[in-house]
Amino acid sequence: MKECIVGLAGNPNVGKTTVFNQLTGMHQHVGNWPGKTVERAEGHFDHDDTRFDVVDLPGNYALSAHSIEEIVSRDFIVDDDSDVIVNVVDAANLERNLYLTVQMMELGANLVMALNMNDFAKKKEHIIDIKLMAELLGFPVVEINAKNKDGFDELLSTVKKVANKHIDTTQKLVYGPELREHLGDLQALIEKDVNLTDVPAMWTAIKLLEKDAIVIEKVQKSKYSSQILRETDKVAAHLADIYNEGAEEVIANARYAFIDGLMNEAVSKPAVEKPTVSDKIDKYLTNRILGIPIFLVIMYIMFQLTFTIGAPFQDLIDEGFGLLGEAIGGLLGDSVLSSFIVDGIIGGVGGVLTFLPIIIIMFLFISILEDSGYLARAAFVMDKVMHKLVGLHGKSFIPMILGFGCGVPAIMATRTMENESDRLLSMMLVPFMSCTARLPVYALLISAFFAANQGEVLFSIYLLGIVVALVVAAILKRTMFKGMSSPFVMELPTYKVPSLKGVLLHTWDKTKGFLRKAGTIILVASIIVWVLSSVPFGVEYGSQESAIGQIGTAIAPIFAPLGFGEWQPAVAILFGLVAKEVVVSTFSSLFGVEEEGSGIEAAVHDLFTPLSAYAFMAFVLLYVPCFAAIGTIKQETNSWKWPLTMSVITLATGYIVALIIYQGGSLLGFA
Ligand SMILES: Nc1nc2c(ncn2[C@@H]2O[C@H](COP(=O)(O)OP(=O)(O)OP(=O)(O)O)[C@@H](O)[C@H]2O)c(=O)[nH]1
Ligand SMILES: [Mg+2]
Repeated sequence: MKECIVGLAGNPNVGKTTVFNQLTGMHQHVGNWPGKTVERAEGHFDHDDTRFDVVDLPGNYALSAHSIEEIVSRDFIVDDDSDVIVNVVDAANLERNLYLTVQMMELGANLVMALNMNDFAKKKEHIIDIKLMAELLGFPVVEINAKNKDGFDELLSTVKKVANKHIDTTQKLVYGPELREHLGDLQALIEKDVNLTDVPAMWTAIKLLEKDAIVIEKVQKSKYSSQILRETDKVAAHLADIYNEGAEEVIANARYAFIDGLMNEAVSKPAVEKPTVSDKIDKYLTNRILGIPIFLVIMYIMFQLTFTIGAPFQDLIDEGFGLLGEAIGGLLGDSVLSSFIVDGIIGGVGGVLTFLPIIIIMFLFISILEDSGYLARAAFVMDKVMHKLVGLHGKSFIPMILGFGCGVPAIMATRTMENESDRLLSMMLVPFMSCTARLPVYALLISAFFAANQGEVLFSIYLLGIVVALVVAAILKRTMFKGMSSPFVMELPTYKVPSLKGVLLHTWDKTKGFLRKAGTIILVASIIVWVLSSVPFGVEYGSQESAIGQIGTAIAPIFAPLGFGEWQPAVAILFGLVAKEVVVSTFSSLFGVEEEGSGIEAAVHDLFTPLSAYAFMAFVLLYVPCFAAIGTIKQETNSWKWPLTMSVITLATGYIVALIIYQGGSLLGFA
C-alpha cells in the first residue's frame, strides 16, 4: 500500500480539525473560536490503494517565528517529510486566509487548497471562480463542506495526484519587478550553500529581510554567512530608500498586492456587504455598554441552571451511595474491611462522585459556550477592561474562561499569545479561575449554608476568581511582567449553532477524565486518608487522636485567622493539594455518607459558620491548584521557576483574600 503524509494547515477556526475528524474518524476537539487546537494530532485511514497519515496542525495567521504554533507549523512543512499540505481555507474570509496561503507558497509547500465554509460565503453572496483561482495560485483548489463531508472524494483524489507530482508553488508568486530582482540577488548567494537549500532560497531571502531570528541563526552557521547577511542589509537599505518603508512592510505589501490581484480576478462580492446574522447578534452581545452585563447574565444563568438541573440527580446518587454503604455495613458488621469500604472507598470516591451531575452540566455549558462562538465574544467585551486595568490583551481572557472547565487545557491554550511575557502572566492567572474540580466543595458548603441563594453564591465565587485574577494580574504586570503587550486584532468567529454531537462528545470526554481521576488519584488519596484515620491501632476512626487528626491539629492554627481553625478543614486543604475534589472526599471519608447525606452536612455545620464557610470556599478557590495544573505549567515553560512562582502567588493570595473575607466580615458583624 502506498503511503501519503498529509498536513492540514490554515488559519485558526477554519475547520481543520473538523476535516481531520471526518477523515480519520477520530474525535479531536472542535470549537468555534480561534486557537482551539494547540497540539498537533495525528491519525490515519485507508482510501483505495493508499494509506493516508493525517496531521492536524494548530491554526496560524502567519509563518513567522513569533509564536509557538507558527514555528510548529512551519517546522512541519519544512522538516517533516509531508507529501501534501492541505490548506483549509474559510471561503467567507478568503482574503485574510490567503495571507497564510501565500506564505506557504513562499515555502514551496506542495499545496492543495480545501475551500471550506462555503455555506457562509454563499450567504454573504461571495462568488468564487474556483477554476480561475486554482490557475492563478498554480495548485488545485477543491470546494468542500467539512461538516457533511461534501467534496471529500475529490479532495482525496486531488491529494493523491499532487503527492505523485510535486508542484513548485513558489512559481506563481510575482512580487513586483523591484522586489523580485533583489530577492533574486539574495537567492543566488543563498543557493551557494547546499546546507541552506532544504527550503526554497526565496523563502530564506524573505525571512532574512523580515529579520526572522531562527532563519538568521541558521544562516549564521553557513560559510557564506557574512556575504549573505551583508547583502541582506544592502537590500533592506535599498528597499527602505525606494519605498520609504522597512523591508518587512515592503514584503507584506507585496503579498497583499498579489492577494488583491487574485481577489479582483477570481472573486465577486456585493458592492455593499449585507450584515450577517452574526453582525446582528453582535450589535447586542458585543455592545460597548451591554457587553459586560450580558456576559455576567449568561454566567449567572449558567450557574443557576447548574444547580437547578443537577441537584435532583445529585441527591439520587447520594442516596444510592448511602444505601450501598448501609448494605455493606450490614453485611460485614463492624470490621476493618467494612470501614475500609464504607468510610474509605465509598466515603472518599463516592463522596466526590455524587457531584458528577453538576460537573457534567458545567462541562456541557462550557462546550456550548465554546462551540457557539460566544467564548471569543466574552474575551472581546473584556478586552477594554483587560487593557486598561491589567495591561493584558483581551485574548488572555479566553484561557481564563476555559479555566472554568479545567486548568490543564486552559494553560495550554495560552500558547496562542504572541508575547512570551503575556503568555506567562496568563498562565499564572488560570489557576484563579474556578475549575470544575472545586465545584464539589462549593456544592457541599453552599447547600449546607446558603440553600436559599445557591446560584447567587456560586456566581459570586466565580466572580471572585475573576476579580482576584485581574487584581493579581494588574499587580504582576507592574512588577514581574513589565512591558507592553503586542497589539492584536481579535477575530470574532461567525456564530454557529453548536452541534449536538460535538457538544456531547466534548462533555463525555471531560466526564471520562473526571471518572478516571475518581478511580485513580481520588481513590488513592481516599485510601491514604482512611489509613491515616485508622492508625494508630485502637483509636476511634477519624478522631483527633488518629494520625490524620494529629497532622490536622498541628497545622490548624495557620488557618484559625481565616475562621476555620479546626483540624478537619486543615487536613482537607492539605490533601486537596493533590486534586481539589479531595477536599470533599476527605470530609466525606471522615464524616461518612451513610446517614443519607446528613452526616457530612451536620458535621460541616459544627465546623463552619456561614462566614467561615465562605472564607473556606474562597481559600479553596484561590490556593495552589492541583498537581496536574502545576505539572502543565512546568511542561509548558520547561522550568520549575514558573510553577513554583505560581504556587507561592496563589497560596499567598488565597490566604490574604480569605483573611480579608473572614476578618472583614467579622468586623461587619457577619460572624
Ligand atoms: N457552517 C459550517 N461550519 C463549519 C464548517 N466546517 C467547520 N465548521 C465549524 O467551524 C468551527 C471551527 O472548526 P474547527 O474544526 O475546530 O476549526 P480549526 O481550524 O481546527 O480551528 P483551530 O484549531 O482553532 O485552528 C466549528 O464550530 C465547526 O463545527 C463548514 O463547512 N460549515
Ligand atoms: Mg483545530
